[in-house]
Amino acid sequence: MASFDQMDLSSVNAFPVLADSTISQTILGFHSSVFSNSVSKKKPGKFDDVRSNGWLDAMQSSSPPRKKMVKDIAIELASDDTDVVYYSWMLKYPSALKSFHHIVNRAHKKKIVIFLDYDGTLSPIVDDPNRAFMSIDMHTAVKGVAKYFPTAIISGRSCDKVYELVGLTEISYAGSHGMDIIFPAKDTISINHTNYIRSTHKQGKKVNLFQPAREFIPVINEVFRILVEVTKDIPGAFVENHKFCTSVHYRNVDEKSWPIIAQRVHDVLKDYPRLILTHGRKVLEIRPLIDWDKGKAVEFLLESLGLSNINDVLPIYIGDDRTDEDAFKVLREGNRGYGILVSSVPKESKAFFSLRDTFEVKEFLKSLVKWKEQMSATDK
Ligand SMILES: O=P(O)(O)OC[C@H]1O[C@H](O[C@H]2O[C@H](CO)[C@@H](O)[C@H](O)[C@H]2O)[C@H](O)[C@@H](O)[C@@H]1O
Repeated sequence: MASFDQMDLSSVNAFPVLADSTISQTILGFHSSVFSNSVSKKKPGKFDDVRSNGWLDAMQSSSPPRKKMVKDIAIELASDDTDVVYYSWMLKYPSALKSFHHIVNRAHKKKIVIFLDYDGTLSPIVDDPNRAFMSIDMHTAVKGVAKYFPTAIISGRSCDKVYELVGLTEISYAGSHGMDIIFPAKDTISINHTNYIRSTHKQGKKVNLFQPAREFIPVINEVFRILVEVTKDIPGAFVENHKFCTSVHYRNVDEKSWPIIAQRVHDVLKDYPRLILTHGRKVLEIRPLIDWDKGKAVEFLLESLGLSNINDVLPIYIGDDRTDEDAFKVLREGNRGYGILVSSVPKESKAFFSLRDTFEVKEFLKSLVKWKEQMSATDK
């Protein structure tokens, strides 16, 4: 990996098309700096754009169905079938819990570094994004891990929001899909770039900030305001501003209105060619068209924390979403470490291992803490 001095940070501002991303993305029209009149509230039935560009298909497949309650024999059989498919899938993506010894054996004499996605990984997916809290047990597990291993949370949410939800000062955070990085200050770091700032955190601690999409803050604010306006009459629609990206949630929108919300977002974004749309779990994510993602954030953090030597370091990244695939890819392709996909349904992934849900994530983190404590005790 290149050092910071060697890293081509200028490319960050050159607006290249995101290369080889596994994320479904759409590059959109031309900018109009004013609150655009072209954002018409189209009548239902006129949704050709979002049908032909695949947005609707992506929306329909954007989140696994919640597990059915087993109420009668017919459903029980269906559920057994689902399990057979899941267990077959696990031959390719073995359980990280069952493979725990394999994982820690690979970490022999190496420093484990932990990267954690937030929604769907540390907190279960819930209807209200403002109520996606970690359980007390999960909080204890993350705190435990952070005590022994360098740890970072990498999320689509804003850094401030993730910090508010996690509340640990000893770890690093990368919000807005890696475009808002905050990590503990170290005197040894020398990054000479306008997007790098040394700052003082709310808690009074010195920190480093790296924000490769800083110049997009005004345009994200503008688009956020427009999206709030054009979706306000759609019951259940909810728009979030993450500072460097913005999200339009449709989890609580009647499925009949999905074409309406998709078309409205599409019409807004036609005017912003420097923004792209990606699909998350029942959410449309609008972000800057820059060559930066969660994978780049992982590389950046490893470098900046002095943990980029693959002979000494084993990074482990746990995540559930399409955006986490960029990080899995970085770890797999560099043969650097392990991606662990959190999923209760079979999915193609660049991860090596799987965990079924947030409960298993917590068990895995607790196992790491226990293993480290046992190792430290035997070393004495
Ligand atoms: O990268 P992540 O930490 O996984 O963040 C991705 C998005 O997570 C949040 O939305 C998702 O979780 C919500 C709460 O469970 C759920 O209601 C929503 O449907 C999911 O898409 C967050 O609100 C988004 O802004 C993030 O981009």
